[in-house]
Amino acid sequence: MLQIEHVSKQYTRKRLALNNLSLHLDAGIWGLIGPNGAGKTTLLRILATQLIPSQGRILWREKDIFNHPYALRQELGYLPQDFGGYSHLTAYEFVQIIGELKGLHGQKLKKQIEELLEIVHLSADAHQRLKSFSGGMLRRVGIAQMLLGDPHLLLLDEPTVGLDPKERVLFRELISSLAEERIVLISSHIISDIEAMATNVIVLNKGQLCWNDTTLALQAHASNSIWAISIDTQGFEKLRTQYQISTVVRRQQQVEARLVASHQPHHLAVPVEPSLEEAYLYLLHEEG
Ligand SMILES: Nc1ncnc2c1ncn2[C@@H]1O[C@H](COP(=O)(O)OP(=O)(O)OP(=O)(O)O)[C@@H](O)[C@H]1O
Repeated sequence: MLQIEHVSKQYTRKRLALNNLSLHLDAGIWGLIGPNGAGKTTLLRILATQLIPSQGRILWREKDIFNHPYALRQELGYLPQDFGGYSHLTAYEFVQIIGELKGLHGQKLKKQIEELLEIVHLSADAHQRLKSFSGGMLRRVGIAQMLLGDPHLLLLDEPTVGLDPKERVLFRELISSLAEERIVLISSHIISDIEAMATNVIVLNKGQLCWNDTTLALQAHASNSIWAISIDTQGFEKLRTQYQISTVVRRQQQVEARLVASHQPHHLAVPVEPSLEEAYLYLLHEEG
């Protein structure tokens, strides 16, 4: 459905924000992860037709998205990192404006707004101004506007920032229920959210693609590279200067830790199944 072919983006002369990126995305939930500055937001903004790449082309249903932006925009739901500037509007008015921009109107639009505000648990606050909303409530308004018009391409930039644990669980359930026949591309630093929702994962580093496969394949790639150890404080301090630590629990004089290493780091260390976060740390470790 979505083909990204040799896409590069250069903002300044210094370096490429995206470097010759090629990807083919079909229906499903895709996690987009990578360190700060890897190019995730740049990629999402290009896919949302907000930014033009310096090189390469992108096809949506085999049509170039920059020659035919409306073909894509009609099927697009985009949740940017923030949508400031609308704080004087109520939640209902904000979603209504976005609906009108998407070409919806009348009873059809009214019904959709009511249904979507209900789905994101904001019906009771529909006529409150956005400036009185918490970070989590604003995120939920963003989700409601994203879903207007039943889009087939959903782009979400850091969607769970500001959500409390209960809202995060609701959000994961909502996104998982949307997956069929849609491409859902979620950029996040919260790898446990990606692990809970996505079946595929794209890893960017310094503008380059360094992984594009299932989450399970990434975890399998890191098997035999994640180790658990229970060791005294002194031994742990020595290990920590040599290896990337993924988790640490201190219990009086003893430390329980998990770490990334391509060989057994200590005779007390035992191999364990990697979490997605640990598999990602291992991939970055391989990338140097
Ligand atoms: N408008 C801009 N002008 C110049 N450079 C930019 C601009 N936007 C982004 N960049 C640079 O492009 C690179 C990629 O930035 P981008 O925001 O896409 O990364 P990211 O992976 O989303 O980062 P983060 O995880 O911190 O949000 C970075 O080096 C950034 O400094």
